[in-house]
Amino acid sequence: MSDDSRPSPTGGRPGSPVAAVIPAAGRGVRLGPGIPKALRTLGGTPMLVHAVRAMAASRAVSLVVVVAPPDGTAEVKSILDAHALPGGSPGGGWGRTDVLVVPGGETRQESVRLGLDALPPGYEIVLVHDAARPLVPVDIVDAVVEAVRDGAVAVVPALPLADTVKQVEPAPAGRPEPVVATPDRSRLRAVQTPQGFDRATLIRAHETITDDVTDDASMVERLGEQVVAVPGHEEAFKVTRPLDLILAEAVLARRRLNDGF
Ligand SMILES: Nc1ccn([C@@H]2O[C@H](COP(=O)(O)OP(=O)(O)OP(=O)(O)O)[C@@H](O)[C@H]2O)c(=O)n1
Ligand SMILES: C[C@](O)(CO)[C@H](O)COP(=O)(O)O
Repeated sequence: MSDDSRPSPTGGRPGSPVAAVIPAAGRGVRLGPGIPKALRTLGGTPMLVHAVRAMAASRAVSLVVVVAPPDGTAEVKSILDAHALPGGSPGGGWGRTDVLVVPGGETRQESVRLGLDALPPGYEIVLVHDAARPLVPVDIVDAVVEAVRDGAVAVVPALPLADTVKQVEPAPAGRPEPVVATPDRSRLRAVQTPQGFDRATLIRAHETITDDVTDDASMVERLGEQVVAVPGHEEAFKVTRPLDLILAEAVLARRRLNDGF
């Protein structure tokens, strides 16, 4: 073990190798009919490729495990090969980052678990990042890694809410829903990915929590472990509905204009 990877006296994980699991096996029902969401293009490039590039852009991330639609592993491999840098060039493929592809499951939770199962030993820190958040800036990836390296067992990037939030009672379809509470918005956050974890804690969470949850950090919360939030970024939004795709195209076009290509 090098000095850099030894646990710090404060319980941190400085220098630990980082792997990212990218669940990309969803259909994208809310986006509308078509090919699986992760394979839809943004600026002519599949969303998944943007997401892999976003993880590989971080100097910390040395392995990406892509969790593909169960019947689409071969297609995903060939898409990734087609977008990798030429193998012979310096930093070919994905630069310093290796990429593995495994088949996913019925739910996001199952897909993430299948990605975790494929992780080789030696990666103490694991990021879980939605393929559906293709435009996350690398600074957010690095901030999440840094917080885990500093000792947090689970880290989420999060943003304050712009809207007032109401809690409602369910009502029959087509009937107005009774409002029962207005939570204090200043203490609420909208949570993004990549979420970062101590690997052992994340695996324990996936082994322990079997009912449906919408993110990995909430599974860790259910273990009674402390999850912490760091600032997220507006451009890390999830492409969920058709309007999100229009917004993502606009953000990408602005980036390309600013970068001069
Ligand atoms: N069985 C599933 C379901 C979702 N995901 C992934 O989890 C991420 C977040 O999920 P979401 O945005 O809800 O994607 P979909 O499930 O594809 O969307 P929808 O609910 O609209 O079908 C996506 O990258 C998606 O590909 C996955 O890997 N396996
Ligand atoms: C993980 C997540 O992106 C954090 O905001 C979100 O919970 C995924 O939810 P979805 O309903 O699967 O899109």
